Amino acid sequence: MAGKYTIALAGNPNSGKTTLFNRLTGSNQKVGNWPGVTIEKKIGTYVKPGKGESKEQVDVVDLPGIYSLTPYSAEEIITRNFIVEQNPDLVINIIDATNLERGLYLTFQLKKLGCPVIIALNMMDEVEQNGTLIDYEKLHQMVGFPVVPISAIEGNSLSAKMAKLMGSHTSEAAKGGIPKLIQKSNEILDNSYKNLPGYDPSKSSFSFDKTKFELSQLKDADEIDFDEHSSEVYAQITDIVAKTTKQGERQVQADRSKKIDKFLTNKWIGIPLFLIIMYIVFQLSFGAVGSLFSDWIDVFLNETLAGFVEEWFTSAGAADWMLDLVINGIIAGVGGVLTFIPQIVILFVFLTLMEDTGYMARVAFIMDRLFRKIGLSGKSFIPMVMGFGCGVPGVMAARTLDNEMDRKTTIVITPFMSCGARLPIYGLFIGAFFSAHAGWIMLFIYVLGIVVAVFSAWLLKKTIFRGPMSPFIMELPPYRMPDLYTYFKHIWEKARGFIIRAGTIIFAMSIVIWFCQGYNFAFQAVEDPAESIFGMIGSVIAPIFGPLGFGDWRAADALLTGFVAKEAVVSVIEILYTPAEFLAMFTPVIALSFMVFCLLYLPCLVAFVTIKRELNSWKLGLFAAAYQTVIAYVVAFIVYRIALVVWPYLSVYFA
Ligand SMILES: Nc1nc2c(ncn2[C@@H]2O[C@H](COP(=O)(O)OP(=O)(O)OP(=O)(O)O)[C@@H](O)[C@H]2O)c(=O)[nH]1
Ligand SMILES: [Mg+2]
Repeated sequence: MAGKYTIALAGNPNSGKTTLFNRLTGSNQKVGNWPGVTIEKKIGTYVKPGKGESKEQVDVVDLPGIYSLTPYSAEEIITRNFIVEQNPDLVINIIDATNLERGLYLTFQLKKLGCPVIIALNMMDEVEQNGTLIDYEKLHQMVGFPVVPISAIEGNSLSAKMAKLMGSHTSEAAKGGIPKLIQKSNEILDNSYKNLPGYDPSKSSFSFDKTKFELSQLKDADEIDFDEHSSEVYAQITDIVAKTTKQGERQVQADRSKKIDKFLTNKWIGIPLFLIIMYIVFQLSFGAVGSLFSDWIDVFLNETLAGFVEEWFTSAGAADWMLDLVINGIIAGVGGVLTFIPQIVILFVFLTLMEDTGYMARVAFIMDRLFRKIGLSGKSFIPMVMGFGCGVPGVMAARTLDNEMDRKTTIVITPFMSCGARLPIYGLFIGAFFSAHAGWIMLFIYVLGIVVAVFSAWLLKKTIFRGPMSPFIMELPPYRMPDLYTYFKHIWEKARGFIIRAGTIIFAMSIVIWFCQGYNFAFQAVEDPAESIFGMIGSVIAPIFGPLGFGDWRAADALLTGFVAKEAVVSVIEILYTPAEFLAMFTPVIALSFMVFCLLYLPCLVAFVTIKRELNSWKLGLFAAAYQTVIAYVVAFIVYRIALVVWPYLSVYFA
């Protein structure tokens, strides 16, 4: 590690560790309003403000949430091992102050372990709204660790407050200057308490030396029975909470959440409301608004930029093939993908909002009723929701499931959730065939993904991943306004990631695609693209897709290339088809069948590697890929056949 000291953030799930981590280190790790968002340790660098010598680098480590040091699931073990094996110089124990009682159990275990701890009492803004008073001084004395009230979403003042504390503790501790450390902590804590409601100046000066706070050596974790005497610890905690907090009259977040949940998680209207919300979101992102911006980008790339390049190349006397490569290869391939930035950004503006407010956790809760019927826990829905962004973190999020069979099942079904990289494919076909009804088609695609996932879960749990059912223990967080800083940063990162992919992997692939459709295996330019490398390969595979309506060599190549990156499907289509050929090949019905196949067939290379790794078996990894592809084929076939019959009636409406 690069920094001088290492500080670990540890605490219960959903207590705000990652929010604090992002603020301190300027990182952009995923934050969400449900337990179990972080599943891997993340290291960031925090530079303690100051001049010259006093400017120090500190490594801050964000860890998955835990309730105790006797962990169950894979990601909890990461946290435990980091704390007991890596001996961080300081552990910042983040506690959700609205739920002090639950948070303190871990604190007592950290104390048992003997590591240096500062308690960051987070969510103080909510505590204040409720009118709850906490006696920090007493809490500090009863627990034995310094207590710093914070709001991780607070911004700059927060960073300064934490900086002082972290800085003083780590550097002083390293110098062995315990007395100085104590004095300094006192000053800082006094100052930070002064501004809080309920602060009593007559009691202001407390000192660390009275408590037993000291930076003792870590004990050997293997020799500690952490849960020994746990009922006494619980009694002690209850006592501490009773003596240090005075519950406010109001329960703002809880009451508000209860009111909202009367509707949103209602047994009858919960699912219909979810569908309506999704429809509106899709209509907004893929309907008129998104396509307006898309058209601008399209005109800019394919007319302004392409025109400029053509003029420039011609006047510079560039070879024909170069002009062709740039315009029909790179601009068509990369541009075809970039055009859909607006749709993707708008969609993620809403999806992230749904995650951050706590609504997605509710959807998991609603889904639990359904999932339980098929023997899977609603907890599986959280990785699936993450799969809407990208299958890779989605598949990894399955680690939060401690039931092995549930975890494996979830890994195999998560790629059925439509990921961000597939969006350009839908954008392309919706733009061409369904522009007035984007919302319906997108809803159909997404819901179909969920339905296939649920069906697959049922099938897998009945057959190869048979196992006992585990209860759903996810706690519903209160509804929260998203932290705007993290929110916008997240959206920006999504857009940036998409542009970077277009500029790197899709750029490279566009050149390869252009080559494969213009040259044969002897590397000679061909007149007829059907004789090109792609023509040869594509026409061998194409007949397989005949029954699905798109038995065309170009479509086959698009699907093949999509294994490297899903956006490349769009690049291939843009490069290989002229607009006239495209319209001659695809009809709305075939387009639908093609979209369904793209939704379900084997995910991209990175996702495949992740699935294989998480399943820890080549056999299961390959099984998953084969299963996904077979399912894609069967479902696309069914959709195609039904659509052929139904479309004549629907087309009146969709025209
Ligand atoms: N009101 C309020 N909300 C906060 C505060 N800190 C964090 N949050 C919100 O609490 C939720 C959880 O935050 P995270 O940072 O993801 O929590 P975490 O501890 O990393 O959670 P896991 O990774 O699941 O263990 C998010 O919706 C945050 O916006 C705070 O001080 N006040
Ligand atoms: Mg986190």
